[in-house]
Amino acid sequence: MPEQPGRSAIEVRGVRKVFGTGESQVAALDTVSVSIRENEFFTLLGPSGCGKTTLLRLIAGFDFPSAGEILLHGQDIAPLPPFKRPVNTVFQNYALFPHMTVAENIGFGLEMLGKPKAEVKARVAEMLKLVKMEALSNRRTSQISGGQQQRVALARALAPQPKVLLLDEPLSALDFKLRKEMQIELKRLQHETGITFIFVTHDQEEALTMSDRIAVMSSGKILQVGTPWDIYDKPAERFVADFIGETNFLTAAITGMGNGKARATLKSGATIDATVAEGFQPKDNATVVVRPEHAKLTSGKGDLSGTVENIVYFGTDTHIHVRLDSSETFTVRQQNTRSAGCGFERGDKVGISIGNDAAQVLRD
Ligand SMILES: Nc1ncnc2c1ncn2[C@@H]1O[C@H](COP(=O)(O)OP(=O)(O)OP(=O)(O)O)[C@@H](O)[C@H]1O
Repeated sequence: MPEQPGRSAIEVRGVRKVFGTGESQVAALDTVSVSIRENEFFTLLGPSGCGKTTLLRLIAGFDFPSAGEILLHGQDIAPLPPFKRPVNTVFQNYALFPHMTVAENIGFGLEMLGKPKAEVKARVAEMLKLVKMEALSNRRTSQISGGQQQRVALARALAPQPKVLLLDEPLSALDFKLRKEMQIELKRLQHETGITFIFVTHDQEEALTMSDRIAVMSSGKILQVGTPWDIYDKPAERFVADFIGETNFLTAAITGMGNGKARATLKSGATIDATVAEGFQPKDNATVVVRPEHAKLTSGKGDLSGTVENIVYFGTDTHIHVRLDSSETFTVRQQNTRSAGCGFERGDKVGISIGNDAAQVLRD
């Protein structure tokens, strides 16, 4: 039975993790706080080395925080060793036993917990059905494909009915098509079991398509927590806007504020009204960001003007790179239609119109 959404499953409070001593000290986590809800698909997203795996390992109990605490359903889990925590992990390399069958792998954890044989059998059957692996239950895991191994690893981790499932880049070993399939499969499993999933990835597209909420991390800190829409459309700072999707950055001076918008004067002298991120303090210099799909090319005058430098066809859309008169670069993304090309050529003098609410001012 899925648990009520909204209540906190995992509460990370002021957690620091320092590795090494003296000069070689690394703060893998620099005072991180986050609340992850019950029945949530929550993703830790960030570049390599930002501290994602370290946070997972602390929640799993494989390592201890240097400071701060981690609560599970309101209780400090510090005294509990990993096997006593109602938390399970799916590792990147699956960590299956190759000499055991699919069913034996799935039942292994339950047997270690001393569950009665009949219960193990019933639960293994349920898990085989959940991950659609009934037909291969007697195959050794060394004799099944990567995608099938992934399903077995998931079934094994879900079998003891953990409250929280930790997934450390579980799809990274799969090819593109299988990866897409497993993304949908993981979403289905999370929905059907109602277990809180904490998923680690450095792939922004994967995070956007799968998550209820995302925490964007950089250098041991959480920079922003929000829904995929929040993170993409209302990035709190430059790093988030840059890491998630493609963005145009324009240097601007703030020459006025009002109605939650800032009047930004661009290098070209043009002014545009841009929304401001929460907590923005007006100062002389700022960066205006505009997503490429929120701008339009015109052959007449726009908010910006420049020359087409490059046109890149992507099948579903076309990216048109423009060198602005201010010498900055700007990309416009146009949806392709069946009947026509993008309508512009290299060297064309063009205008760029920026839609209402498309521009946002960020703190640097
Ligand atoms: N056992 C350790 N000893 C020393 N430094 C460590 C240890 N584990 C992690 N680190 C350092 O802590 C930082 C965070 O590492 P972590 O593995 O959490 O990053 P990550 O975001 O998961 O990266 P990746 O995506 O590459 O797995 C890195 O600078 C890493 O080198």
